[in-house]
Amino acid sequence: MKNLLRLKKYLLRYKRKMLYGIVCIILTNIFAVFAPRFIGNAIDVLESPFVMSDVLSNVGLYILFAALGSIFLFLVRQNIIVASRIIEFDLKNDYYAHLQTLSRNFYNKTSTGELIARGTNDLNAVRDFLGPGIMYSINTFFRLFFAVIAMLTISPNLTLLALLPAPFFSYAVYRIGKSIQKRTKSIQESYADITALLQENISGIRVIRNYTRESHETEKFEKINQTYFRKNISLAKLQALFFAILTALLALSLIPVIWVGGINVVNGTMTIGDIAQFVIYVSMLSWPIISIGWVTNIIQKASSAQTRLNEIFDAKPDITDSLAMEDLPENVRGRIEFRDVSFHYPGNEEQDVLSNISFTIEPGSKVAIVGATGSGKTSLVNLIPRLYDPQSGTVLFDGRDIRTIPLANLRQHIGFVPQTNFVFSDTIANNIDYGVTTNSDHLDHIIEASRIANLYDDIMDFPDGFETMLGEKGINLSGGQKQRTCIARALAWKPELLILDDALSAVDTSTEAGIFEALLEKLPHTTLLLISHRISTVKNCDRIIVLQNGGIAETGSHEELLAKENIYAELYTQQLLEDEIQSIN
Ligand SMILES: Nc1ncnc2c1ncn2[C@@H]1O[C@H](COP(=O)(O)OP(=O)(O)OP(=O)(O)O)[C@@H](O)[C@H]1O
Repeated sequence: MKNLLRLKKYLLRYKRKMLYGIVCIILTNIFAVFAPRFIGNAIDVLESPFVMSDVLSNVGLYILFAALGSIFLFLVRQNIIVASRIIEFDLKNDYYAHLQTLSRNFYNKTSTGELIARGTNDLNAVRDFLGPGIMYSINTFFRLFFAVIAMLTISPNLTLLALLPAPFFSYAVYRIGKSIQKRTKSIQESYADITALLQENISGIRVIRNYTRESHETEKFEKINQTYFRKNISLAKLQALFFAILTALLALSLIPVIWVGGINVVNGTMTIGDIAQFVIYVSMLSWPIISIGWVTNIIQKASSAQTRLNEIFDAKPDITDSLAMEDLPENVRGRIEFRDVSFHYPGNEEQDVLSNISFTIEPGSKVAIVGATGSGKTSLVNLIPRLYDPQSGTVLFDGRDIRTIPLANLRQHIGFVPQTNFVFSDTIANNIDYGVTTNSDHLDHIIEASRIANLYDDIMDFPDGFETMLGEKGINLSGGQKQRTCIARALAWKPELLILDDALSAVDTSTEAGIFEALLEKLPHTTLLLISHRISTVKNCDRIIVLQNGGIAETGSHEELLAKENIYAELYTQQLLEDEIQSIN
């Protein structure tokens, strides 16, 4: 329960709406509980001497009170349910904004499905507590309070008799509610399985087709869909039973009231109007009594949902701005220096991915990093925009320890194209323009970027040019076009340092060479850090750093490294051989 205290700040933010809602709950209950009195009176005045105007005035008053009760009930929902929706809106925004602050390591440990479930199912459970949960709890209290007073004024004995089964009702609803909840949870899990399978299969449709696994995947889907269906049917059966039992129990609970009440009427201690009123009160109390059990379930569900949400909200970004931060000066140059940097991934202390790395890259120079797969190339470049921080040593940008530069300011000067490219389901123009915040030379900007990335002609061939909509994950682009879109995006950012992590692997050698030439010609002052497995590209760089097992094995220009006749020279000979074999074939 104390997990729910985290919601205090949201409730306080909308306290006025909540308080209006509570006042309206009190008023709706006063009118609703008073209204049956006029029904009782109307029945009692039917006895002789019968006066029509008395009946009509009581009926009129009943209609008035019932109408006022309904108006305030409307206002209750307008305030409390609306406030709960506004809080849900705030919570969702806060959740999303918080996720944006969390570091790479958090996403390594937490699955996407889990984060989506927190932001949907768990947030809905919390919203159920804030809206119906709070509303029905307060309503039950006041409904019981006013109705029991009204019943006591008619007959204390009959009141006791009428309320006797109430705890049993609440408990029954609580127990059955628990079973319903269990089945609902299981349905949600099945639903998550369906969503996950659908998402994966639609994303991987090309692989499925290539391996002709369509019928296998359809069978797999049918199986989990069958489970989902069975669980839904089982829930529907339980709910049907639940409502049938409740209605029967409520009807049964009226029997002793009418029985004993009837005897009282015969004895002359009660009127028929009193009995009518009583029957209305008992029916009126049925839902609030039932809702005690229902609300208890809502609160329990919200409490565990909030615990899971709190875990996410409490997760702190590993990489943050510290207090002693200062923006880079105006004329950023893009100089990089690694001073004795060692790094291992969080939670993997025994295995140093990078050890004692030191090098300098002067502004405007074009440097390549090569090395066998798993040698630490990506890990090394990830340290520059601070996707991770090294455990020892220092990374400097323009001579400043990057930990003293505000994150946003540092990243603003780095164009980073990661190994796994990503494009949004948006127009190609918006994809290229993604990071650009000023609109002054909007179009020139993206045209220039797409030209350097050797993408312009491809875009012009699309029917809608720059306005061509890209499908999910750029499904309507070729692998090379997708990579070049990501490069164009980084270029449109006009960075002083451009990092390309194997970002040209899907384009042919001559396109790659064309892009490289354009980079040299158009961006002479931009520092380029290029990871590539292709010697044909890296050989044109000013300097090549060869990584081996997380350490720098050798460094120098293409010619210098060939002369060393070591790892790079071997790699070069191997690729020459491969090219020769390919040309023979
Ligand atoms: N998030 C991670 N958590 C733990 N270990 C990781 C993580 N990412 C990479 N590694 C490990 O770090 C080592 C270096 O990986 P890295 O991706 O830097 O290599 P790479 O040289 O870029 O390889 P490739 O050429 O295949 O892209 C590998 O042993 C890899 O298994």
